[in-house]
Amino acid sequence: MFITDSIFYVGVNDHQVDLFEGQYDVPNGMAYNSYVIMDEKITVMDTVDAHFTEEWLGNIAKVLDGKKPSYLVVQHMEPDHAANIHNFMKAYPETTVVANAKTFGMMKNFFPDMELGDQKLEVKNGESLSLGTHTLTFVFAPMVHWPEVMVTYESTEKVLFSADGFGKFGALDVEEDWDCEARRYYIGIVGKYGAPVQTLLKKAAALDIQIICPLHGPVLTEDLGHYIEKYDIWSSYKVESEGVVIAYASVYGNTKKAAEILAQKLEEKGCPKVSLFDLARCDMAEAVEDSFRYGKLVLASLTYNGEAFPFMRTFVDELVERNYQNRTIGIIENGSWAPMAGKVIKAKFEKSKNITWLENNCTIMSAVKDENIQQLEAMAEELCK
Ligand SMILES: Cc1cc2nc3c(=O)[nH]c(=O)nc-3n(C[C@H](O)[C@H](O)[C@H](O)COP(=O)(O)O)c2cc1C
Repeated sequence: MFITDSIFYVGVNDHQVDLFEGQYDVPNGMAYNSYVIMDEKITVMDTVDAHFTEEWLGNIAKVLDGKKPSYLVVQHMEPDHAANIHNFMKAYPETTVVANAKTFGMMKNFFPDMELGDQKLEVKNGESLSLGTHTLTFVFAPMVHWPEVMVTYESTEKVLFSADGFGKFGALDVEEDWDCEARRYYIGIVGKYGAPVQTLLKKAAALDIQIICPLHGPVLTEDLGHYIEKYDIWSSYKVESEGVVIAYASVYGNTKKAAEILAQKLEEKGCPKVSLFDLARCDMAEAVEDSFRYGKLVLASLTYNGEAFPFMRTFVDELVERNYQNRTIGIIENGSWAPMAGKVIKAKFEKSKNITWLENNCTIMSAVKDENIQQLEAMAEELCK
């Protein structure tokens, strides 16, 4: 597949993966992207997941058409991209591996039996490498989302090889909206690292970029401002859309009922979006994604052994560890003798920045009663203000 006259796509689609990175549902599969730049010095950009060695090497062989590659650039050592470095070197033993010092350190640990000898080109941040017509400049992007990550700018055709940046869930043979699955990917996998992403965006702003070639998801060729704007919003933890997320955990249905009553009240009051999640049954990554997308969140949980219910605890941990901030949160708690869920949930956000707590909350003693309906009404009023 052509990206330009001299840059080719040689990645693969994965429809077998059950959970990406061990936890993310990927109903439309996953793509592991890799590229070949044809020039005097033919260069392969990254490898693919371990399950696709033959397909990937076959894709490369077709593009090379008997020629030999000079360089393999390794931008990121995570195995979904780097698993085939040794296999590639066995197939093309005269290639030089191009990477930074941290990457070479990790490579030794992943491939203890691989001897590169002098076929190593260690690059520094900002260093350039001429391939003939094309010139690659390596821009380090530490903690987006591993420490060794670098992105690569090709200045002749104005292509940014963006590593995991601008990636998304979903294989490339399935048509789907970019924003949703890119957001779920970003918030889930990179969400914690907003500050390093902001640093990278500032570096990228100085470059004239016409094409973005990420390691997952489609190659981006049009309307690049849209994708960059999304990344700016997500990495600065700004509210992307107006709306309320209600995430609940309920065993016997009473807390669930309160959550549903609140959702109905919000909709009746014209709230632009209400997103309701049963944390025990939903894809939690979607609940996390929406919590970062919208500005307001209601957490509803029964009290369980003096704590919040386990799925609620996990959910709040998922938010806090991704630097959840700049949002309004309300609480619905339930208990049959000493409701505590609200108190323990609040404590978990102690170190979170710029959280506004709703003044109106709802405490249920077992079943939803009139006084609770009034509390929910007051919550809906305040959330719609
Ligand atoms: C295993 C277990 C532990 C519980 N621990 C507490 C508790 O520590 N304090 C309390 O007030 N209620 C506790 N409860 C009671 C529930 O919080 C209460 O029945 C609540 O109304 C259930 O809400 P639900 O209908 O949404 O599941 C516990 C219930 C279960 C099943």
